[in-house]
Amino acid sequence: MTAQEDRELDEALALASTGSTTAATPGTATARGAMRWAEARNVASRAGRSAPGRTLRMVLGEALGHVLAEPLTALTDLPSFDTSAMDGWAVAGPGPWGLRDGGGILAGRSVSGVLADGEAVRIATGARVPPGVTAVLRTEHARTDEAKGRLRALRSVVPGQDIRPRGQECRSGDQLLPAGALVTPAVLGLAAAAGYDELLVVPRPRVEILVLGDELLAEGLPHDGMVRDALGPMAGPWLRALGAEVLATRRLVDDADALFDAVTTSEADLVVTTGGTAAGPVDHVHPVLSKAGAELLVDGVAVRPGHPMLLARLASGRHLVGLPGNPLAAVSGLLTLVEPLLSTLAGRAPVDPSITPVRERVPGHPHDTRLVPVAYRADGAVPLRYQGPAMLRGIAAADGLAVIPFGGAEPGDELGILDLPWGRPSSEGCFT
Ligand SMILES: Nc1nc2c(c(=O)[nH]1)N[C@H]1C(S)=C(S)[C@@H](COP(=O)(O)OP(=O)(O)OC[C@H]3O[C@@H](n4cnc5c(N)ncnc54)[C@H](O)[C@@H]3O)O[C@H]1N2
Ligand code: MOO
Repeated sequence: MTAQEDRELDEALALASTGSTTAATPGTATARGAMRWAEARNVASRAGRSAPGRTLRMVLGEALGHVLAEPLTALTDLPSFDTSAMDGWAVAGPGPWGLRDGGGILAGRSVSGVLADGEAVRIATGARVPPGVTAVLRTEHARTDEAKGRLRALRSVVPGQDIRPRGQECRSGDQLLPAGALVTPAVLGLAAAAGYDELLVVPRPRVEILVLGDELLAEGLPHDGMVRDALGPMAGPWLRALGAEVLATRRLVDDADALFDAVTTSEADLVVTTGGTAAGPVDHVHPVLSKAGAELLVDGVAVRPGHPMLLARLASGRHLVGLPGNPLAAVSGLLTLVEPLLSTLAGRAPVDPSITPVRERVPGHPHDTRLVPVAYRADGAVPLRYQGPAMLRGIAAADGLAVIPFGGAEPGDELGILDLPWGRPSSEGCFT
């Protein structure tokens, strides 16, 4: 390991910069007693579950990406009539059969009359099977003698073959999906087939983002100790990918009164702040929460990076997540606190880490969980470089954050990976 990599690792482990729990400066999040990482995720899930729920009736086209607020119950039998599964002949009784006069039966046409024993009539896939029919004979398995008006089968005919009986998939009133299921394109199709025009859904939680820091520039190159705001452009899309409706991203100066007003007047279900979580001279998040009478549910998490992250319940019952200002620490907070909170606010189960072997050794923190950017390869996850708390270079190339237990991981160890919401094709984020 080069000296540079050594320093990078030190900072990623936050050993050199912030010390261990016992050595931390009084007044920092660590000194207040950081919560275990898994427990912090549980607290965030529970907070969302206990928040008052909203429901909305939406037309099918708008419901995509929302969550069902009630079970999807079939409004009809499916199929709703005995249906031909093939193009061919509807036959009654054993063959050979006499061809019935008149045209065949097409899909979407209602049929009249009963097919008498010994009769056959042309039928299309999807057409309603008339009463009296005992089987459908595929065109390619049949021979007709038009002159004699006769039809015979080229192979044996099993009663009921190629007929989809009414109610084969479900009967009216059957539960097709439970409340809490995500409305995917497939669910929209099923709902339409089962007779729905609208769905009762849990709307996306509304989020407002407050980006704090006098040192932040909205454009151009960093200069005179100022840095570009990296969290403003990232937080909104990230939250949307996690299923939120983002009402606004606002940049605030480091002013306690401005923050107090913004937090206490917000109409959002969740306020997300970035920066100002530590105990520096302009770190106003803790004092403002205290003045606003908020209850701190999580006040520091035993995770690197991101340990000053916090979760509070405001007097209004809404929630606030304080993300640390260091950009990778903010990502850690998004996946540790915001993801489970948003999932349960939206009526969904939080996303469990996927389990994947790691290809290389990953050093651990002595007593905190580490979250390390990794990329998936054919034979496992590879930890990426540039994983310091202030760096985004690793996470920008990553598929997820690996959860490294204290003590670290050896090659081949199975690790939990928090997939980035756009990382895997199966991710829910692509619908929101
Ligand atoms: N004495 C201590 N100091 C610090 C501790 C500690 O335990 N004791 N913890 C460190 C850790 S770890 C983190 S993380 C940060 C958290 O600080 P804040 O949440 O108060 O964030 P700021 O001080 O406002 O900013 C920290 C850092 O991040 C940069 N930043 C902030 N916002 C943005 C943004 N939108 N885009 C890009 N960069 C941003 C800011 O300029 C600072 O460099 O506290 C440590 N200190
Ligand atoms: O290292 Mo801090 O833990 O960046 O959040």
